[in-house]
Amino acid sequence: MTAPVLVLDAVSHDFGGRPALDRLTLTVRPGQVVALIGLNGAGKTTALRALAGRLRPGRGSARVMDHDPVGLPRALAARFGHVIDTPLVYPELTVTENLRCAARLHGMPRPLAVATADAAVDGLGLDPWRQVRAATLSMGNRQRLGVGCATLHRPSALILDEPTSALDPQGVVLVRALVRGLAEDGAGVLVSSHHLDEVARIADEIVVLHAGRDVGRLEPGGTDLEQRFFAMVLAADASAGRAERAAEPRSHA
Ligand SMILES: Nc1ncnc2c1ncn2[C@@H]1O[C@H](COP(=O)(O)OP(=O)(O)OP(=O)(O)O)[C@@H](O)[C@H]1O
Repeated sequence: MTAPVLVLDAVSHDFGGRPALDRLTLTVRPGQVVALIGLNGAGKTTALRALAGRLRPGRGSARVMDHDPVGLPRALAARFGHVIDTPLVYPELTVTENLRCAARLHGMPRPLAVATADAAVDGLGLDPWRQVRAATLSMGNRQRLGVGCATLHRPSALILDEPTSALDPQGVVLVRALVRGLAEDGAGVLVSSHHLDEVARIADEIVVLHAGRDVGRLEPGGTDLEQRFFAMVLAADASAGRAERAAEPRSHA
């Protein structure tokens, strides 16, 4: 079996004493799309930030292509892509300039960067805005641009935090095809989402995160994904409630 490109190993993290992640373990192998789903505040972004090297987890470890994501060597950084929270685009640069800049930052020589940026403009349906400054783009087009900047170098490992949250149906289809195409070329992709229908179409494996914990895996196929998701979340709450009551000191009447 090929080595995973993204690994979280028993990662726990607290913010001011409140647990955001609790012993989360997951792996993403080349060619695999893994989706992280959960309610608001479940810990999805925190998990992705740990993998992108933006947060040093309190316990456990994050690995990208078998390296610590904090201070990833340059050669590996050129094979890694991520969009977390807001897209990392330069507001004063145009769409084309942003894409060229991303291509150069990922190590492409100038002529290749120009051709790759042009192809990304077309591939993401951004042609009408190619000379528009990123600062004035609509939210959905800024999201398309952010996904373009993170993927135009065909990364081997990719992390996308809710990449379709602001997209119209055409954008959703484009991003879905882009992600599946990268995985077919061998990339390992970790994507977070609230949209069960969307993850069912894109993911090979769905990890359900609740209150910072992995509470189970969902098979992407089938029609009752929503029902299975809520059943898992409710079962996790019930089990946490039982554990809490068992830990309470018994009162003496
Ligand atoms: N920088 C921070 N400081 C304090 N608390 C934080 C910080 N970042 C996240 N949290 C808390 O950690 C928990 C997990 O947040 P996180 O953003 O990872 O959830 P999420 O699953 O991505 O949520 P959403 O679906 O709403 O984006 C939440 O309770 C959140 O309030």
